Amino acid sequence: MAATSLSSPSTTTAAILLGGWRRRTVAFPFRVTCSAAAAGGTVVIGLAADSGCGKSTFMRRLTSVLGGGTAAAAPPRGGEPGTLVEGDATVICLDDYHSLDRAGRKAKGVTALHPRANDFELMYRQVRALKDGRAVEKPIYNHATGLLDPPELVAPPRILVIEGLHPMYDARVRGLLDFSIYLDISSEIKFAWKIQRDMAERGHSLESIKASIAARKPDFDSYIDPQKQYADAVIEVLPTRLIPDDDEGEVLRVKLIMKEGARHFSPAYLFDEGSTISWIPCGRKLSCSYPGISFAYFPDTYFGHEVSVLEMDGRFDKLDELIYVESHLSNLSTRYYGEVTQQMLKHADLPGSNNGTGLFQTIVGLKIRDLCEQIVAERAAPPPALAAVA
Ligand SMILES: Nc1ncnc2c1ncn2[C@@H]1O[C@H](COP(=O)(O)OP(=O)(O)OP(=O)(O)O)[C@@H](O)[C@H]1O
Ligand SMILES: O=C(CO)[C@H](O)[C@H](O)COP(=O)(O)O
Repeated sequence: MAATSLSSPSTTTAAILLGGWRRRTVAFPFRVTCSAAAAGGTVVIGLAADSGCGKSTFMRRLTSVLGGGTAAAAPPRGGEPGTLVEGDATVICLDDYHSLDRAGRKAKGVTALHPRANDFELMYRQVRALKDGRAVEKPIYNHATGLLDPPELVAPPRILVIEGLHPMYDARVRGLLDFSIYLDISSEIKFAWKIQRDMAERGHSLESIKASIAARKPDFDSYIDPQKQYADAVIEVLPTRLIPDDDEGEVLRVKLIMKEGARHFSPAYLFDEGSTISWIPCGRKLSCSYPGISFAYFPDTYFGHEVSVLEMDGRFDKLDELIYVESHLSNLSTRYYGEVTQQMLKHADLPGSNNGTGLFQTIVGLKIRDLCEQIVAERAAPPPALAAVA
């Protein structure tokens, strides 16, 4: 199996490797002024979710916020294996650390979600190496063949995003994360999204999708879902409360659960920090058709941690009117007035752009950009003694 390489990065390029449209090269001009070598290490972000829960969609919003141009928003071409390199951030899909290929899992009777099907030792060693500024020979799991392809060289980037099933499962890997996010999609919504994608894009039958979801459920409950307790931010997607007994799943209630006290991260808020707010913004400045829109903001506890929660139920009719909502939100880590609305308009074609999933993914992306800048500035600052001499 591939070992970490001791070679230094000879390039300022990086990899973008995005779930459903994995492994296509995208230009990623990155404006945050940090360099892995100069600033003393890579910032590592973990994004966890089950398959089909919107990781790729989130990554497209995140890379756009971090500085990815139009290429990051381009439609998928997908298919070809191999981490692709260009830009200043690297996104590694943790499927590449499957230690059992498709046939191996079948023979042993385990799903890809089971720890036995994944090499956490290698994952830890390689993320550690990248964080320390050393290139690695990362394995590649090929979803087209179900086999492990020959490894590829990955250079340490300025920001490393590890996305997939288990970024927070192994305590050692978890300890390397500077920030972590969990996408918590309720089972009925996940089912609807998976059916829509796997039938339309992957040619699976309804029965086979149902069987696959049922087969994965025990391992999902044991090994994937518990990771949310470690996340600094959780985006929870639930059925709406605005339509009684809704079974269409078109209107969503979305919660952004933000941990208090996480380093370099301070939660966004609505109107008044720390208060409890319920807000129906529909009226003169925001058009709302049935069933309307409601927002909430409140303190809560989540797995014993103090958190702040922003909640949105409903969907926007006119995306440009989102500026009205944005102007009532604070601590968004935007660089200019209206940046959230601008990002949402830029990616209006992405799923969830008219509801809380897109809005909260965009806000988390902005918070990550801010966090990276803070960490880089901190690491680049001279030690106090040297600063005093200077
Ligand atoms: N916010 C959303 N609203 C509606 N549908 C969504 C949303 N996010 C994702 N989807 C749908 O869910 C499906 C899976 O999304 P995506 O490819 O982003 O997930 P993923 O976690 O990367 O999946 P995988 O790991 O299997 O590649 C897509 O068909 C997408 O259209
Ligand atoms: O949960 C998954 C993460 O994307 C996949 O099912 C896992 O990676 C196995 O992939 P495949 O079904 O293509 O062999």
